[in-house]
Amino acid sequence: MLIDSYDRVVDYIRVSVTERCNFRCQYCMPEKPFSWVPKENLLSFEELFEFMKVAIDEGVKKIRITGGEPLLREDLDKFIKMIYDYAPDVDLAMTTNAFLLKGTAQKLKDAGLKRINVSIDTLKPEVAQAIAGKDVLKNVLEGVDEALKVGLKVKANMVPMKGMNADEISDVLEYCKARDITVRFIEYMENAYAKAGISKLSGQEALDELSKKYSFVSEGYDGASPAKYYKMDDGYRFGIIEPYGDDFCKQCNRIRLTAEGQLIPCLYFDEAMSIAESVKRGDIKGAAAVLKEVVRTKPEKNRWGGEDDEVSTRAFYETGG
Ligand SMILES: Nc1nc2c(ncn2[C@@H]2O[C@H](COP(=O)(O)OP(=O)(O)OP(=O)(O)O)[C@@H](O)[C@H]2O)c(=O)[nH]1
Ligand SMILES: C[S@@+](CC[C@H](N)C(=O)[O-])C[C@H]1O[C@@H](n2cnc3c(N)ncnc32)[C@H](O)[C@@H]1O
Ligand code: SF4
Ligand code: SF4
Repeated sequence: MLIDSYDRVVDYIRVSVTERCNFRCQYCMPEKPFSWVPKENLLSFEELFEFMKVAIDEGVKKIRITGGEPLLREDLDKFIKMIYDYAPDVDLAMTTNAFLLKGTAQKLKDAGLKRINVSIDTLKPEVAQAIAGKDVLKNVLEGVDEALKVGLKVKANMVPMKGMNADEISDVLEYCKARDITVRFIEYMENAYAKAGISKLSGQEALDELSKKYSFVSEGYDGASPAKYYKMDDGYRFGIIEPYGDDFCKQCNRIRLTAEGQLIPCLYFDEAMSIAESVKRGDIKGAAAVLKEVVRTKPEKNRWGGEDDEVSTRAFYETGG
């Protein structure tokens, strides 16, 4: 079992399989980065899988594939199948923009993927175009339909921005409720890569807005998730994620792996250790040692929103969110 120095059990790993993306979301990657990580620096799926085995053997029970846009990486279904065949009980999930999901959902489900979290920021084509930099809505919604059809469990993530899509939170909630999709409203996090001048709708503002229309009660955090959940009168649950907060850090269970093999102990901290050399050498013991060291150095909590009001210096598309 992986236990950090604050007695938290680390059993969740988020794996970014690429930093590339087919969207240019204003809050994440409004411009194409000056350079991508060269393809030869990416860990192959075989190398990543060697590390997944190490992590699973050490007690990891939840693996989330993310990016960039994970569906851009060829043969993703084969990677998922490798993990599934090794450990079918692992909670195997993916976070995606859904643009390519219509043609891939069945293959991913057959390979062993259990659930997906999809970014649904708007239901208006022109707003989707403004946020993502291209006309994406039709594909996204068809992707969601297909995922539901093939039996994947779906959650939705929305980042509400004032003057952009914030007026749509109840429409997105209704869309999700009608499909039994749990929606989480994520407070926009300032970061060095996002477009300047974005005005976030805070978690509290989202709750105030929703309370004009619905009545709901707080259910608090669900396990180790940073989402606080709320239950409406008809039983439907939605979530609010305030990533700047830190009261969820005391139950933090996660670490992150970038596509190049940097193992990151906390979303906030710049420190990371590479597993690339070990896995490329087939040095399983070495990879396990890096994993344990990263867990050991996991910080107690982030320091955003503190006195210094620090801003994230890591790109979301690099860490996978
Ligand atoms: N501060 C902080 N925010 C996080 C962390 N993990 C996820 N988030 C926020 O939650 C957003 C959505 O995360 P998802 O990729 O959907 O994953 P998840 O919330 O773990 O998903 P579930 O397993 O379905 O609960 C991220 O983009 C972040 O904004 C974390 O460890 N710390
Ligand atoms: C980096 S994306 C990667 C996966 C996939 N491309 C997607 O968009 O779902 C993962 C999550 O990060 C969130 N995200 C990206 N930039 C953010 C920001 N500045 N503030 C809050 N959430 C952000 C997205 O909304 C998404 O839910
Ligand atoms: S949030 Fe996801 S879809 Fe949007 S630019 Fe970032 S990685 Fe791409
Ligand atoms: S900010 Fe760091 S410590 Fe807090 S929940 Fe996220 S990864 Fe865990």
